[in-house]
Amino acid sequence: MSDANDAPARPREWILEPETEYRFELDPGTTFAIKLLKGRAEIFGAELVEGKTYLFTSECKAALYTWQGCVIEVTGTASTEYVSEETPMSAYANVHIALEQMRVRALSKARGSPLPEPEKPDPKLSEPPRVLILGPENAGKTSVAKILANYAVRAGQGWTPMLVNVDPSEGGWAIPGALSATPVKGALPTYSPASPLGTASTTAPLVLSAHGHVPLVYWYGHADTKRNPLLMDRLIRNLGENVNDRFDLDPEGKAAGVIVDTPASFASNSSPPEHRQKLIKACVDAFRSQLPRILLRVLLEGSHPFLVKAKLTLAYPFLPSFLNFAVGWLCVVNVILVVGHEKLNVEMQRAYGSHISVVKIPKSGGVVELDHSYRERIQKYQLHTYMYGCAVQPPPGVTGATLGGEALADLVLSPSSGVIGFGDMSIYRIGTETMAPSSALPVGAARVMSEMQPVPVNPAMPGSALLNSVLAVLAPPNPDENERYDEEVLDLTVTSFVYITNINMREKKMTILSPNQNPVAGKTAIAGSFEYQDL
Ligand SMILES: Nc1ncnc2c1ncn2[C@@H]1O[C@H](COP(=O)(O)OP(=O)(O)OP(=O)(O)O)[C@@H](O)[C@H]1O
Repeated sequence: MSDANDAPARPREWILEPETEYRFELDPGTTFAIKLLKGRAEIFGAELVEGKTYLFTSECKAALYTWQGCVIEVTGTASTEYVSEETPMSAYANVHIALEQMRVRALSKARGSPLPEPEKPDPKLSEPPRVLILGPENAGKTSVAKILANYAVRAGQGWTPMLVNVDPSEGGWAIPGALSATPVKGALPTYSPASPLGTASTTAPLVLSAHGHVPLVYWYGHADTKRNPLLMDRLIRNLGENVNDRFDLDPEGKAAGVIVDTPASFASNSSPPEHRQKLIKACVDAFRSQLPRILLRVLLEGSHPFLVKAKLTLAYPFLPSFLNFAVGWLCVVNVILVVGHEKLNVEMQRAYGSHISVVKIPKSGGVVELDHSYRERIQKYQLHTYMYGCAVQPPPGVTGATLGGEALADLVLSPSSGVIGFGDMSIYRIGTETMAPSSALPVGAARVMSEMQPVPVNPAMPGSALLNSVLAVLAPPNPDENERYDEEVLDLTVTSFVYITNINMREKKMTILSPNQNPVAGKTAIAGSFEYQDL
């Protein structure tokens, strides 16, 4: 990608007063450069280094904020650029300070040290912060999540907050359709909406793995949470399960807490209220200790795959006292941040206010209204970036620039293309493609196929719709046959994604584009509704 005009672009200087921000939006195909000449500045909480040039691409929209004032130099063409003196950054910083106090207390408690203040604090404030961010479309939820994670990392206490992204339209560190979580060890840069939460470890030179995140990924496979809410619910709980397992081994990571970024459908009036409430509840429940959760599901639903795994014995006689105990554990998310939505704030106060701190925070006036076609383009960039990385030409005349702090060459990837037989990989879809939600069925009608049923897909069958499909390749199932269960593929994490770029019906073979040369033969994969075609 390069700017149409190859003559060196003239750099422009902006002098920013304290507590102001420079906002910019890029058109398709343009690259933009910002250099901090003097002072201190940050982009969604990630500090810029003075004298270093940062590039932005793929229709990036962002803001550079300064607490003390600064001078920046920008090169390239932005479709919109202006400075705003009205920002909600002080409110966000106050939230960060409150979360920081919770972290410090939680760590003191975990280490058995005296709590920082002499008076007995509210026990809720000695818990690690487990923050759920809710808000309607284009409220700035992801930006708030990034700011809070970046501030925690910058606090200098060695925190590694767990950032969880359950917005399948955004894709987090993977591709759209994925739900992911990662402990944030370094600043999350902003440079392209194709990598909204910074760079994940890739197949590029090893040097990158020092900065890239290694996320835990589950595959939902669709952009819309309403498409299969049961699956969403289960994957959110699986993520929570894994995060809690990790916390059991890492008390300091646990003290740093969890920040969960949610999709707009959790808050939008266009979603049925029961859909929203169920998924919010799944998030609220998910991030807590594992044993009470398993027991609770066993007792309330009568079955759970982990029952098979753990071979738990039911303790029905103890139900009443257990439920009391479980209610205590249900308060697992302990802070709900509602971004700029009065009605949702009231709704959350009513539902959770008695045991969770529900806080309304202002929406930034800078948040851009992203329309449907923009989101579709970003998803395409993301699918392309996953395989090929991010090849960017700096604006003419700009040298020595970095992309989110990485050298440009380190973000260019070389996928591998290989041919496998139809039977070499077990491919599934979850439920059926054309399935309407259960709530849309006539009263009394039962669904023949469960929304959670893994359905094998045979590439040889006409109408398999696998050409150009994006597949999530899963971690191996349990090697012990006795521990297996029907829906096990739903609970397996994703190891990589591959795209089917060609199907040869005559030879019963398909061409697979893969980020590395690891063989996919013998693996299990799930298809969703995303397709990839070269840009
Ligand atoms: N202060 C700001 N100035 C300029 N752009 C901003 C600002 N805050 C956020 N943005 C941009 O606005 C867009 C939407 O913001 P963001 O993704 O944080 O919102 P969201 O509520 O998470 O969106 P979604 O509707 O996908 O849930 C993004 O491109 C983001 O980079």
